[in-house]
Amino acid sequence: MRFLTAGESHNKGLMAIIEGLPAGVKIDVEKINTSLRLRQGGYGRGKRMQIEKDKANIYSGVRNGHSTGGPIGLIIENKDWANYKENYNDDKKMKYCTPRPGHADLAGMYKYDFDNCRDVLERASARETAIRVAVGSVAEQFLEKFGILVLSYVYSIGTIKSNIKKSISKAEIYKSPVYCPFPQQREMIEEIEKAKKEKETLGGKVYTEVLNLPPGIGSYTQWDRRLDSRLAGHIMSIPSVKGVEFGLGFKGTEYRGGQFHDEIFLDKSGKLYRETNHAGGIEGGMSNGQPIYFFTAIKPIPTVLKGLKTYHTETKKQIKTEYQRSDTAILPAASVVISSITAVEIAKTFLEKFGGDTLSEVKNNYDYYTQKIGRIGANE
Ligand SMILES: Cc1cc2nc3c(=O)[nH]c(=O)nc-3n(C[C@H](O)[C@H](O)[C@H](O)COP(=O)(O)O)c2cc1C
Ligand SMILES: C=C(O[C@@H]1CC(C(=O)O)=C[C@@H](OP(=O)(O)O)[C@H]1O)C(=O)O
Repeated sequence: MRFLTAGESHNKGLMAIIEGLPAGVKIDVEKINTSLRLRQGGYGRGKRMQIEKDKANIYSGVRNGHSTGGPIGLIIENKDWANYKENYNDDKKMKYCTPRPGHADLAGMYKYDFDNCRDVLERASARETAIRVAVGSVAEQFLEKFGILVLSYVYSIGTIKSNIKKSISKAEIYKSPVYCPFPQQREMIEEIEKAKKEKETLGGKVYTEVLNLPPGIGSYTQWDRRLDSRLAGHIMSIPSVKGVEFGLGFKGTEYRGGQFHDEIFLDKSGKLYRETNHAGGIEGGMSNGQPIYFFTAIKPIPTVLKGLKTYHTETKKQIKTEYQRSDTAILPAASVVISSITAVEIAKTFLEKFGGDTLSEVKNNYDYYTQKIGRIGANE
């Protein structure tokens, strides 16, 4: 399975083509729209999210609510296009001459030989993550058939840290305005309000889990097939992401080998089990049958309303970035993007192991393997 996206932030909209999803997978557009709504939401978002009402249009590859095996075309319209369309192709009115620190603006201008940042910022914008969430929802609907679940929630915003509890439900996560199902959510909201008043922005960390993935997804046989490298690469592609830590992560460097590694035990019935999961569910580039878990670090939003020093591309003078609407913290939105992108990469690696042209073929392959290694079969 693979996909590409196209689209800009204030142009007509966003699109994706997904290729390689087997035929016969039930695709519910309302599930896609629920994920899109969650990505738009969460405490800390700015005025743009009051304009957009993201909805997916399925253009191809689905008939009678099921995938046909052909490419799935998805489109999301930008409502803000209505406010931009008169000027969008007017070079003078759309000029953006103060490259923003923390954005693609400056290097993008050099690279593509632009005299202002407009064409850079339109495509580099995290608006693109909307269509990736739509792709992620399709992947999640496929993974559901095998009981595989990806969950992400906000672990910290700025210096306010919460807790970690394994296998929390999506309902509990999304009940919270900051998608953090712990009492610290109140302090997080206060922290966002404080930053907003001080014309500042915040970053933080997201916690993610992948549940019920059988062992052996990904491979040690070639460097680019390792599951941890593939997941990390995809998560790092999300604008603002600065790091991904599996299991104990950097903290694990302080452990000795005897404490760190998850010993393998045999119970009385001959079943293998582990008492710890410091590896985060991945050993040797493959899932090991334990839950996969990792943290993602998100930098603070670069549009700082009190301004950051930059230069003017025409006057060549030192200046501060100009005021513009912006999000204050996007941890909740990022948590939705992270779980969606994780689902896509898990679905891809899963299909590399069990792939077939139809869902039944994939189920047969999955059942054969999981029964052989002594796990439960696929859900009907
Ligand atoms: C969902 C989401 C919304 C964002 N909203 C804003 C925003 O309103 N203003 C802003 O300056 N950056 C925003 N960003 C962050 C920028 O897109 C990001 O910092 C920039 O693309 C450069 O990131 P990079 O250096 O990691 O590529 C947002 C990021 C995400 C994931
Ligand atoms: C549009 C989205 O996020 C945008 C991402 C973004 C950026 O610079 O990355 C800047 C802001 O857009 P605007 O400049 O139009 O106010 C965010 O609202 C979205 O998440 O759908």
